[in-house]
Amino acid sequence: MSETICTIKNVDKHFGHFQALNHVSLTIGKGDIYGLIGENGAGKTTLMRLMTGLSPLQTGDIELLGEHVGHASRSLSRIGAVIESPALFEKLTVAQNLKVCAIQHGQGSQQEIDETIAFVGLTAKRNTKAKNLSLGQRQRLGLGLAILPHPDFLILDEPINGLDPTGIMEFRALLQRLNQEQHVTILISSHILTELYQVSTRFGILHHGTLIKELTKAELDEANQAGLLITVDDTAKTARLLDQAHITPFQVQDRTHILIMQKDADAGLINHTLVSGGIVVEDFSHRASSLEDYYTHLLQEAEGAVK
Ligand SMILES: Nc1ncnc2c1ncn2[C@@H]1O[C@H](COP(=O)(O)OP(=O)(O)OP(=O)(O)O)[C@@H](O)[C@H]1O
Repeated sequence: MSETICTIKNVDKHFGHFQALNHVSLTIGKGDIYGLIGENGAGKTTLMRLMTGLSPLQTGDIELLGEHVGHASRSLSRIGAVIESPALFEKLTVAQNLKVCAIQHGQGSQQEIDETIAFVGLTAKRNTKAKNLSLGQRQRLGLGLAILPHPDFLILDEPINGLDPTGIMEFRALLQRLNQEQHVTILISSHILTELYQVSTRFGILHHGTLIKELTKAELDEANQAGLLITVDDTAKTARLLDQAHITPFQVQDRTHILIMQKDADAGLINHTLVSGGIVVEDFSHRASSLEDYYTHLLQEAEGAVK
Protein backbone atom coordinates (compact mmCIF):
# COMPACT_ATOMS: atom_id res chain seq x y z
CA MET A 1 0.00 0.00 0.00
CA SER A 2 1.15 3.53 -0.66
CA GLU A 3 2.10 5.90 2.14
CA THR A 4 -0.71 6.42 4.65
CA ILE A 5 -1.77 9.95 5.54
CA CYS A 6 -4.46 9.11 8.06
CA THR A 7 -5.33 5.99 10.02
CA ILE A 8 -8.45 5.91 12.15
CA LYS A 9 -8.83 2.90 14.43
CA ASN A 10 -11.92 1.86 16.39
CA VAL A 11 -13.10 5.37 17.08
CA ASP A 12 -16.26 5.78 19.17
CA LYS A 13 -17.85 9.08 20.10
CA HIS A 14 -20.62 9.54 22.64
CA PHE A 15 -22.58 12.69 23.37
CA GLY A 16 -24.14 11.73 26.70
CA HIS A 17 -26.01 8.50 26.04
CA PHE A 18 -26.07 9.06 22.28
CA GLN A 19 -23.43 7.21 20.28
CA ALA A 20 -22.53 9.33 17.24
CA LEU A 21 -19.64 7.11 16.04
CA ASN A 22 -19.39 3.38 16.46
CA HIS A 23 -16.01 1.68 16.05
CA VAL A 24 -15.05 3.64 12.96
CA SER A 25 -11.83 2.51 11.27
CA LEU A 26 -10.55 3.81 7.96
CA THR A 27 -7.32 4.68 6.20
CA ILE A 28 -6.54 7.46 3.76
CA GLY A 29 -3.53 6.96 1.52
CA LYS A 30 -1.28 9.68 0.16
CA GLY A 31 -2.80 11.14 -2.99
CA ASP A 32 -6.33 9.91 -2.26
CA ILE A 33 -9.36 12.07 -2.69
CA TYR A 34 -11.40 10.26 -0.08
CA GLY A 35 -15.15 10.81 -0.31
CA LEU A 36 -16.87 10.40 3.06
CA ILE A 37 -20.53 9.80 2.30
CA GLY A 38 -23.39 9.73 4.79
CA GLU A 39 -26.88 11.03 5.28
CA ASN A 40 -27.65 13.92 7.61
CA GLY A 41 -26.54 12.99 11.11
CA ALA A 42 -24.40 10.03 9.96
CA GLY A 43 -21.37 11.35 11.86
CA LYS A 44 -19.24 12.95 9.13
CA THR A 45 -18.68 16.27 10.89
CA THR A 46 -18.14 14.53 14.22
CA LEU A 47 -15.36 12.42 12.68
CA MET A 48 -13.72 15.44 11.05
CA ARG A 49 -13.87 17.40 14.30
CA LEU A 50 -12.11 14.52 16.08
CA MET A 51 -9.47 14.36 13.34
CA THR A 52 -8.64 18.03 13.64
CA GLY A 53 -8.66 18.09 17.44
CA LEU A 54 -11.74 20.35 17.56
CA SER A 55 -13.45 17.70 19.65
CA PRO A 56 -11.70 15.41 22.14
CA LEU A 57 -11.12 11.77 21.23
CA GLN A 58 -12.83 9.41 23.69
CA THR A 59 -11.88 5.92 22.52
CA GLY A 60 -9.88 4.63 19.59
CA ASP A 61 -6.92 6.20 17.85
CA ILE A 62 -6.38 8.68 15.03
CA GLU A 63 -2.98 8.99 13.40
CA LEU A 64 -2.48 11.90 11.02
CA LEU A 65 0.73 12.39 9.05
CA GLY A 66 2.51 10.01 11.40
CA GLU A 67 1.34 11.62 14.66
CA HIS A 68 -1.37 10.63 17.11
CA VAL A 69 -4.05 13.30 17.28
CA GLY A 70 -4.17 14.90 20.71
CA HIS A 71 -0.44 14.82 21.42
CA ALA A 72 0.34 18.50 20.85
CA SER A 73 0.13 17.61 17.20
CA ARG A 74 2.67 19.36 15.00
CA SER A 75 0.96 17.65 12.07
CA LEU A 76 -2.02 20.00 12.47
CA SER A 77 0.05 22.73 10.83
CA ARG A 78 0.23 20.54 7.70
CA ILE A 79 -3.53 20.17 7.56
CA GLY A 80 -6.03 22.56 6.02
CA ALA A 81 -9.62 22.20 7.12
CA VAL A 82 -13.00 23.75 6.45
CA ILE A 83 -15.45 22.16 8.87
CA GLU A 84 -19.10 23.22 8.98
CA SER A 85 -18.97 26.74 7.52
CA PRO A 86 -15.71 28.52 6.75
CA ALA A 87 -14.54 30.84 9.53
CA LEU A 88 -14.32 34.24 7.83
CA PHE A 89 -13.75 37.76 9.08
CA GLU A 90 -16.99 39.19 7.77
CA LYS A 91 -15.92 42.85 7.70
CA LEU A 92 -12.68 42.14 5.89
CA THR A 93 -12.32 41.75 2.13
CA VAL A 94 -11.31 38.54 0.39
CA ALA A 95 -7.70 39.73 0.10
CA GLN A 96 -7.63 40.91 3.74
CA ASN A 97 -9.00 37.57 4.99
CA LEU A 98 -6.15 35.80 3.20
CA LYS A 99 -3.63 38.33 4.54
CA VAL A 100 -4.76 37.62 8.13
CA CYS A 101 -4.45 33.89 7.44
CA ALA A 102 -0.91 34.43 6.08
CA ILE A 103 0.07 36.37 9.22
CA GLN A 104 -1.47 33.73 11.52
CA HIS A 105 0.48 30.94 9.80
CA GLY A 106 3.62 33.00 9.32
CA GLN A 107 3.47 31.89 5.71
CA GLY A 108 2.03 33.32 2.48
CA SER A 109 3.61 36.18 0.52
CA GLN A 110 1.51 38.78 -1.33
CA GLN A 111 2.25 36.87 -4.53
CA GLU A 112 0.95 33.64 -2.96
CA ILE A 113 -2.15 35.46 -1.76
CA ASP A 114 -2.79 36.76 -5.29
CA GLU A 115 -2.19 33.30 -6.76
CA THR A 116 -4.58 31.74 -4.24
CA ILE A 117 -7.28 34.31 -5.05
CA ALA A 118 -6.86 33.50 -8.74
CA PHE A 119 -6.78 29.75 -8.08
CA VAL A 120 -10.13 29.78 -6.28
CA GLY A 121 -11.63 32.10 -8.91
CA LEU A 122 -12.19 35.16 -6.74
CA THR A 123 -10.05 37.75 -8.56
CA ALA A 124 -13.12 39.85 -9.40
CA LYS A 125 -14.13 39.79 -5.72
CA ARG A 126 -10.75 40.38 -4.11
CA ASN A 127 -11.90 43.72 -2.63
CA THR A 128 -15.38 42.54 -1.62
CA LYS A 129 -16.11 42.11 2.09
CA ALA A 130 -16.76 38.51 3.16
CA LYS A 131 -20.27 39.44 4.41
CA ASN A 132 -21.20 40.42 0.84
CA LEU A 133 -20.06 37.18 -0.83
CA SER A 134 -22.52 34.60 -2.12
CA LEU A 135 -22.59 31.14 -0.54
CA GLY A 136 -20.47 29.65 -3.34
CA GLN A 137 -17.97 32.53 -3.11
CA ARG A 138 -17.73 31.98 0.65
CA GLN A 139 -16.95 28.30 0.03
CA ARG A 140 -14.24 29.34 -2.42
CA LEU A 141 -12.73 31.78 0.08
CA GLY A 142 -12.87 29.03 2.74
CA LEU A 143 -10.92 26.77 0.39
CA GLY A 144 -8.45 29.59 -0.32
CA LEU A 145 -7.82 30.08 3.41
CA ALA A 146 -7.32 26.34 3.86
CA ILE A 147 -4.82 25.99 0.99
CA LEU A 148 -2.80 29.18 1.45
CA PRO A 149 -0.42 27.53 3.96
CA HIS A 150 0.23 24.68 1.43
CA PRO A 151 -1.25 21.81 3.45
CA ASP A 152 -0.40 18.18 2.70
CA PHE A 153 -3.87 17.10 3.75
CA LEU A 154 -7.11 18.97 3.23
CA ILE A 155 -10.29 18.18 5.17
CA LEU A 156 -13.46 19.64 3.69
CA ASP A 157 -16.85 19.19 5.31
CA GLU A 158 -19.68 19.41 2.75
CA PRO A 159 -17.89 22.08 0.69
CA ILE A 160 -20.27 21.77 -2.24
CA ASN A 161 -23.40 22.26 -0.19
CA GLY A 162 -25.45 25.04 -1.68
CA LEU A 163 -23.37 25.39 -4.85
CA ASP A 164 -25.14 25.59 -8.20
CA PRO A 165 -24.28 22.93 -10.85
CA THR A 166 -21.62 25.13 -12.47
CA GLY A 167 -20.18 25.91 -9.05
CA ILE A 168 -20.03 22.19 -8.22
CA MET A 169 -18.18 21.44 -11.46
CA GLU A 170 -15.72 24.28 -10.89
CA PHE A 171 -15.15 23.25 -7.28
CA ARG A 172 -14.46 19.67 -8.34
CA ALA A 173 -11.97 20.91 -10.94
CA LEU A 174 -10.23 22.99 -8.24
CA LEU A 175 -9.91 19.96 -5.98
CA GLN A 176 -8.59 17.81 -8.82
CA ARG A 177 -5.98 20.45 -9.67
CA LEU A 178 -4.90 20.67 -6.02
CA ASN A 179 -4.62 16.90 -5.86
CA GLN A 180 -2.83 16.41 -9.15
CA GLU A 181 -0.66 19.53 -9.38
CA GLN A 182 0.12 20.11 -5.71
CA HIS A 183 -0.22 16.49 -4.54
CA VAL A 184 -2.63 17.40 -1.75
CA THR A 185 -4.49 14.47 -0.18
CA ILE A 186 -8.12 15.37 0.35
CA LEU A 187 -10.93 14.15 2.60
CA ILE A 188 -14.28 15.53 1.48
CA SER A 189 -17.73 14.81 2.86
CA SER A 190 -21.17 14.96 1.35
CA HIS A 191 -24.53 13.33 1.87
CA ILE A 192 -24.83 12.74 -1.89
CA LEU A 193 -22.76 9.95 -3.42
CA THR A 194 -23.27 11.21 -6.99
CA GLU A 195 -21.74 14.58 -6.05
CA LEU A 196 -18.52 12.99 -4.86
CA TYR A 197 -18.38 10.21 -7.45
CA GLN A 198 -16.69 12.38 -10.10
CA VAL A 199 -13.95 13.69 -7.87
CA SER A 200 -13.16 10.92 -5.37
CA THR A 201 -10.73 8.07 -5.78
CA ARG A 202 -11.92 6.20 -2.69
CA PHE A 203 -15.13 6.19 -0.72
CA GLY A 204 -16.18 5.51 2.85
CA ILE A 205 -19.86 5.24 3.62
CA LEU A 206 -21.01 6.18 7.12
CA HIS A 207 -24.47 5.21 8.30
CA HIS A 208 -25.77 6.03 11.79
CA GLY A 209 -22.17 6.38 12.99
CA THR A 210 -20.93 3.08 11.51
CA LEU A 211 -18.64 2.84 8.49
CA ILE A 212 -20.66 0.34 6.46
CA LYS A 213 -18.46 0.27 3.36
CA GLU A 214 -15.05 1.40 2.18
CA LEU A 215 -14.21 0.96 -1.49
CA THR A 216 -12.16 2.34 -4.37
CA LYS A 217 -13.70 4.01 -7.38
CA ALA A 218 -12.93 0.92 -9.48
CA GLU A 219 -14.71 -1.29 -6.94
CA LEU A 220 -17.67 1.07 -6.91
CA ASP A 221 -17.83 0.98 -10.71
CA GLU A 222 -17.70 -2.79 -10.68
CA ALA A 223 -20.44 -3.05 -8.06
CA ASN A 224 -22.50 -0.63 -10.08
CA GLN A 225 -22.13 -2.26 -13.51
CA ALA A 226 -24.84 -1.85 -16.10
CA GLY A 227 -25.82 -4.90 -18.13
CA LEU A 228 -28.26 -7.72 -18.59
CA LEU A 229 -29.29 -9.50 -15.40
CA ILE A 230 -30.44 -13.07 -15.95
CA THR A 231 -32.17 -15.33 -13.46
CA VAL A 232 -31.36 -19.00 -13.99
CA ASP A 233 -31.70 -22.34 -12.20
CA ASP A 234 -27.99 -23.24 -12.38
CA THR A 235 -25.41 -20.43 -12.33
CA ALA A 236 -22.35 -22.71 -12.55
CA LYS A 237 -23.58 -24.39 -15.73
CA THR A 238 -24.74 -21.04 -17.13
CA ALA A 239 -21.27 -19.59 -16.53
CA ARG A 240 -19.68 -22.49 -18.45
CA LEU A 241 -22.08 -22.02 -21.38
CA LEU A 242 -21.50 -18.25 -21.47
CA ASP A 243 -17.72 -18.82 -21.48
CA GLN A 244 -17.96 -21.35 -24.29
CA ALA A 245 -20.09 -18.96 -26.35
CA HIS A 246 -17.70 -16.05 -25.58
CA ILE A 247 -20.51 -14.04 -24.00
CA THR A 248 -18.24 -12.15 -21.61
CA PRO A 249 -17.58 -10.44 -19.27
CA PHE A 250 -20.13 -11.61 -16.76
CA GLN A 251 -20.39 -11.82 -13.00
CA VAL A 252 -22.15 -14.46 -10.92
CA GLN A 253 -24.03 -12.35 -8.38
CA ASP A 254 -25.62 -15.03 -6.20
CA ARG A 255 -27.19 -18.50 -6.46
CA THR A 256 -29.64 -17.52 -9.21
CA HIS A 257 -28.38 -14.32 -10.84
CA ILE A 258 -25.69 -13.60 -13.40
CA LEU A 259 -24.96 -10.11 -14.70
CA ILE A 260 -23.70 -9.93 -18.27
CA MET A 261 -21.73 -6.72 -18.30
CA GLN A 262 -22.50 -5.56 -21.81
CA LYS A 263 -24.61 -2.47 -22.35
CA ASP A 264 -26.18 -3.86 -25.56
CA ALA A 265 -26.14 -7.59 -24.82
CA ASP A 266 -28.26 -9.59 -27.30
CA ALA A 267 -30.93 -11.10 -25.03
CA GLY A 268 -32.35 -13.30 -27.84
CA LEU A 269 -28.98 -14.90 -28.60
CA ILE A 270 -28.17 -15.40 -24.93
CA ASN A 271 -31.57 -16.97 -24.28
CA HIS A 272 -31.12 -19.34 -27.22
CA THR A 273 -27.61 -20.31 -26.08
CA LEU A 274 -28.72 -21.06 -22.54
CA VAL A 275 -31.98 -22.82 -23.33
CA SER A 276 -30.21 -25.04 -25.90
CA GLY A 277 -27.75 -25.93 -23.16
CA GLY A 278 -30.56 -27.09 -20.86
CA ILE A 279 -30.77 -24.03 -18.61
CA VAL A 280 -34.11 -22.78 -17.30
CA VAL A 281 -34.02 -19.01 -17.81
CA GLU A 282 -36.58 -17.48 -15.49
CA ASP A 283 -36.04 -13.81 -16.18
CA PHE A 284 -34.08 -11.22 -18.15
CA SER A 285 -33.83 -7.60 -17.11
CA HIS A 286 -31.64 -4.71 -18.18
CA ARG A 287 -29.89 -3.15 -15.22
CA ALA A 288 -28.98 0.49 -15.59
CA SER A 289 -26.05 1.73 -13.58
CA SER A 290 -27.26 4.15 -10.97
CA LEU A 291 -25.21 5.31 -8.06
CA GLU A 292 -28.39 6.29 -6.22
CA ASP A 293 -29.69 2.72 -6.53
CA TYR A 294 -26.37 1.31 -5.34
CA TYR A 295 -26.27 3.66 -2.35
CA THR A 296 -29.92 3.10 -1.44
CA HIS A 297 -29.42 -0.65 -1.66
CA LEU A 298 -26.36 -0.42 0.60
CA LEU A 299 -28.28 1.59 3.20
CA GLN A 300 -31.18 -0.88 3.06
CA GLU A 301 -28.76 -3.77 3.60
CA ALA A 302 -27.24 -1.94 6.57
CA GLU A 303 -30.69 -1.28 8.05
CA GLY A 304 -31.54 -4.98 7.55
CA ALA A 305 -28.34 -6.04 9.31
CA VAL A 306 -29.15 -4.06 12.45
CA LYS A 307 -32.82 -5.20 12.64
N1 LIG B 1 -22.26 18.39 20.46
C1 LIG B 1 -23.20 17.48 20.25
N2 LIG B 1 -24.06 17.11 21.22
C2 LIG B 1 -25.01 16.17 21.02
N3 LIG B 1 -25.17 15.50 19.85
C3 LIG B 1 -24.36 15.83 18.84
C4 LIG B 1 -23.33 16.83 18.98
N4 LIG B 1 -22.67 16.92 17.80
C5 LIG B 1 -23.26 16.04 16.96
N5 LIG B 1 -24.27 15.39 17.58
C6 LIG B 1 -25.11 14.33 17.01
O1 LIG B 1 -24.27 13.38 16.40
C7 LIG B 1 -24.84 12.89 15.19
C8 LIG B 1 -23.85 13.08 14.06
O2 LIG B 1 -23.76 14.47 13.78
P1 LIG B 1 -22.82 15.02 12.63
O3 LIG B 1 -22.91 16.51 12.66
O4 LIG B 1 -21.48 14.41 12.77
O5 LIG B 1 -23.52 14.43 11.33
P2 LIG B 1 -23.19 14.70 9.78
O6 LIG B 1 -22.99 13.37 9.15
O7 LIG B 1 -22.09 15.68 9.67
O8 LIG B 1 -24.57 15.30 9.30
P3 LIG B 1 -24.94 16.49 8.27
O9 LIG B 1 -24.82 15.91 6.89
O10 LIG B 1 -26.36 16.79 8.64
O11 LIG B 1 -23.99 17.63 8.53
C9 LIG B 1 -26.16 13.65 15.00
O12 LIG B 1 -27.22 12.85 15.42
C10 LIG B 1 -25.97 14.87 15.88
O13 LIG B 1 -27.23 15.32 16.38
